[in-house]
Amino acid sequence: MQFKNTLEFAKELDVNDALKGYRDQFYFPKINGKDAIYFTGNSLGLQPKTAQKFVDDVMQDWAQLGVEGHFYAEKSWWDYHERLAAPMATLLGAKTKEVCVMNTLTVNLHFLMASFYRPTAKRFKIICEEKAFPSDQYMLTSQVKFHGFNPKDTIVEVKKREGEHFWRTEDVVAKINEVGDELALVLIGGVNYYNGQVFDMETITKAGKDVGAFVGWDLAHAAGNIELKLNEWNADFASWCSYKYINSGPGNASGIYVNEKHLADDSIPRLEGWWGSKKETRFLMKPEFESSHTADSWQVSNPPVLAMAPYLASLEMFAEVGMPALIKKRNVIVAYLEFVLQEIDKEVETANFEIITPKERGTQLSVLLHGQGKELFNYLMKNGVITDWREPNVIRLAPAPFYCSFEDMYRFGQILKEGILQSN
Ligand SMILES: Cc1ncc(COP(=O)(O)O)c(C=O)c1O
Ligand SMILES: Nc1c(O)cccc1C(=O)C[C@H](N)C(=O)O
Repeated sequence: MQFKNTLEFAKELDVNDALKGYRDQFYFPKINGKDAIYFTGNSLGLQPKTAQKFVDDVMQDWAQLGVEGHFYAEKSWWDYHERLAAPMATLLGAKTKEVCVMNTLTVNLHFLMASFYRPTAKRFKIICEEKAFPSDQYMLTSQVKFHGFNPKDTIVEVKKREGEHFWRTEDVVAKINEVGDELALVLIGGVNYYNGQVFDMETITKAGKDVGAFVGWDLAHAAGNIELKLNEWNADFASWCSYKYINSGPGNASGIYVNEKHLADDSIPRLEGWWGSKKETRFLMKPEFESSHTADSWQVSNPPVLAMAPYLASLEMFAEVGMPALIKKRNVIVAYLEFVLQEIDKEVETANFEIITPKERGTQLSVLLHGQGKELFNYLMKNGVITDWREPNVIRLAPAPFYCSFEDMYRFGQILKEGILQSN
């Protein structure tokens, strides 16, 4: 499609947008009295208008039923989380039994490491990407120390090449083969938080499995953003964030995926709690843990139902729309945003930025600012654009296809142009 950087053209794209009706189903923050141009769905997705009712229903059940709500609420609480497993499994390309919605991302990764990072004197190394999100680095380092190993000799980071802003799949695979039979685990962010790169999860998973390692994925920036086929790719485990592209609310529950081949394996160690024990016998209060042989066995505590309510509201929207439609719009809106940025780069002599996101991308474009820095970011924020700044000099732009419009992209371009002109 031949794009044009005009308001009329952007409006025409909006008129023809199959998802245009969804924008109105979200609350937008206001800046200067107007709906913000919201680029931070990769950090905290907007609130679906249906979320409030789901929360209110739980509050009302609690008021009217007290403890009886566990079993007699219309959406009973004791198995509330199960309602989220099937729609999440669809987003992950997993089977429902492989998915359990629980805890938060870093907490889940620690629980999953208890099962899938079992270092021996011979096989103890972990491969991850350099400059992974800090929480992942802290999690890995603390796990390695917990097992009595030295992080320096244990954590092997795959580097980007000199002068490049992205990782090459062949370099990840080469590193996996180089570490070979010393490799215990590969754990990488499926979509990198900084440059927005989508890793080739299928190829990397295969390479890791071929040398006998476990392979897990941090899907914080992938879930609800890109197509995932965890079961087909044979990934061992994964966890994600629901508060980004899945719009579940600040700090809300994450979840785990564990490949079906591990579910019936009672030799895999796990950090257990009563909610992981089989639901059929859980309330018999027996001293022995009984696995359900599903991902639910990794649950520890009873679910935070109030938090899961808006998550369920959002998943119902995902089930209605489906990832293929979201991906179709995402591809066009991100391409249009890229075009708008390129036009400004051509038009404005003093523009000095570079898109560092490679062509393997989802919703996010990361823009490296060579000249103007934080003052340009501040200008955008003051003038109605909510974006984020990642040190040392990157602005991340993630136009979530559920609620961002093509007009937003055009208007953003005009504000950016003005910001660049004013800063010179
Ligand atoms: C890649 C990545 N890993 C981990 C986290 C931490 O998530 P949480 O605070 O939910 O544990 C985030 C986001 O904050 C992230 O983007
Ligand atoms: N969860 C966040 C928060 O509570 C405050 C600020 C940022 C966040 C984020 O999620 C950051 C996000 N993971 C990132 O990619 O930078």
